[in-house]
Amino acid sequence: MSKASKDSEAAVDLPAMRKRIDEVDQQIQALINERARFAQQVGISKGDLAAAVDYYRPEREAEVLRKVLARNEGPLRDEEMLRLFREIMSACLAQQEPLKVGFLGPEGTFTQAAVYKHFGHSVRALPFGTIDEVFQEVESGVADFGVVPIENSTEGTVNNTLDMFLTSPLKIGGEIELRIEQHLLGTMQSLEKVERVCAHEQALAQCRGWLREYLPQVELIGVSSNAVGARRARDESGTAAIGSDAAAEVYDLRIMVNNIEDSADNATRFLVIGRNLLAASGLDKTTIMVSTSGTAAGAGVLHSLLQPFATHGVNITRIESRPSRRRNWDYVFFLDIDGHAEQSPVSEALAELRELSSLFRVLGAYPRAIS
Ligand SMILES: O=C(O)C(=O)C[C@]1(C(=O)O)C=C[C@@H](O)C=C1
Repeated sequence: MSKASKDSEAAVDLPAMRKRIDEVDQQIQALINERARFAQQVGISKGDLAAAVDYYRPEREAEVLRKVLARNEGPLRDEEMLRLFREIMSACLAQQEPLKVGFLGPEGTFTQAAVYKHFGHSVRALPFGTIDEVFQEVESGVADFGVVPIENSTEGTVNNTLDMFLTSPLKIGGEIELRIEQHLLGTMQSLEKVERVCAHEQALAQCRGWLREYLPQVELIGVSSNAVGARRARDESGTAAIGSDAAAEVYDLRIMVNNIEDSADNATRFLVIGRNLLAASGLDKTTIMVSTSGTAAGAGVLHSLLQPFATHGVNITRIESRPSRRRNWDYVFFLDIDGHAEQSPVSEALAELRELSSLFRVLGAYPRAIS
């Protein structure tokens, strides 16, 4: 032991300090159970409902977490404090029955990490093979909610997810932002032993610069998810993968090189999809899908669509266009706007927009991501 740490240990009375910790733990535990009893009372007041999903109130959870953030004075970081409170609420809700949350699997994907970040660990996370399957299983009721990627800060939109809304009746019930840390994973002892790297195309793209510099000769193979790549790295000699700490653990791989992503603030945004529209939480975002084909087609289409937002002072934070799949060169626009669809001034802007459009759907109004 270094002299400095010996000195600081001598400066605190260790047994006394641990006794204080024990006392605080006892109070925390009693308070958590008191909270759980209150949550149970709230649950009972909601009536004799069918399933956990009927007790879940994401707008209230967002409000609770914003209060946690506002009063946090440290030393624990905001992120840690949020995580603890999310877990407490997750456990309180699971007293009824755990929520079932479908995600783009298999085990160990970033999407699974996003599920736990948003819902806590007291849920049943159900892995599905494709984004389409996640939508189907939420629609059929096998899962209460689904979590799918929507955009990456370096690679842009996940078109597959956006396109699902063209036909799916599901609603957006939340967004999750996750910092993406990509590591090179494998069983080999050195980089020279790597013959190929298997990972999802997005992960390969996010690490393009690093791969070009350190593994210029190796074959890069795009697979359906990083977890599939990790499984191959576990089972094949000469194959390495790209993935998270969780994937390294699940597939029993060594982290050969940490943080090989080209951009240090690489993040992915995920959407929570469910069957119902949510009530306002006080700090919300609305996503709509709109098209004017057949009404105001041609020059000025986009301008006419945006006019109602300008008139009512509503802030648009994102616009994406996708082929409508009805006819060639016909587009559907996806807009994210600040505020809740059912509250003024958003409701007025949307009423005007609805008049101008041939296709109009509120895909969801949900609490803004709380990091
Ligand atoms: O406030 C409620 O409606 C509750 O059911 C309580 C509680 C909580 O633990 O704070 C639990 C689950 C809900 O998703 C939201 C909040």
